[in-house]
Amino acid sequence: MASKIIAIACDHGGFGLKSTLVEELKKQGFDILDLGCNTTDSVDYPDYAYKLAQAIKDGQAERGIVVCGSGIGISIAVNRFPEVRCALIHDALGARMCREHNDANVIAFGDRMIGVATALDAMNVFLNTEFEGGRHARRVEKLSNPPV
Ligand SMILES: O=C(CO)[C@H](O)[C@H](O)[C@H](O)COP(=O)(O)O
Repeated sequence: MASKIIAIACDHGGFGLKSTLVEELKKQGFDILDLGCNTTDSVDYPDYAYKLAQAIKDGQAERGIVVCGSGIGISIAVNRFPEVRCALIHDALGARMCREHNDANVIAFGDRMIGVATALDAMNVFLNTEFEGGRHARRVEKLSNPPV
C-alpha cells in the first residue's frame, strides 16, 4: 500500500469498534481521516458511508474502513460508488481473500457481530495483503464495467 492514510467512518452502532480501530491504526503509524460519527447518538449510516466513499473517490485515502451495527447497511451504501470495492468482513480469512482476489479497497465490520480481537486481526490482514492480479484483475476490471 502506497499511502499511510486510512479513511474511517461509522454510524452510532459502529462508534465503539471504530474508536478501537483508530487507536490501533495510530499506534501503527497510520494517518487517520476520521469522517465520523463521533458519538453513540443515533445517526443514519448512508450519510457517513457517502463521506467515506467520496474520500476514496477523491483520492484522499487509498483504503477505508466502515463500521455499523451489522456492517450490512454501511457496506451497501459505500458500494454504490463505482470507485469503492467494499467487503463485509467476519474474519481474517475473508480479509485476506478480499485483498488477494477482489482488490477490495474498503472493508466493513459489524460492531454487533464481531469480537474486537477478530476485527483487529482482520484489519491487519486487510492492510498487509496484496492483490494477486492475474485472472483476478480481469474480473475486478469487469466490476467497473457492468452491463447497462
Ligand atoms: O444498517 C445497519 C443494518 O444494516 C446497521 O447495523 C445500523 O447500525 C443499524 O440498523 C442501526 O440500528 P439502530 O436500531 O438504529 O441502532
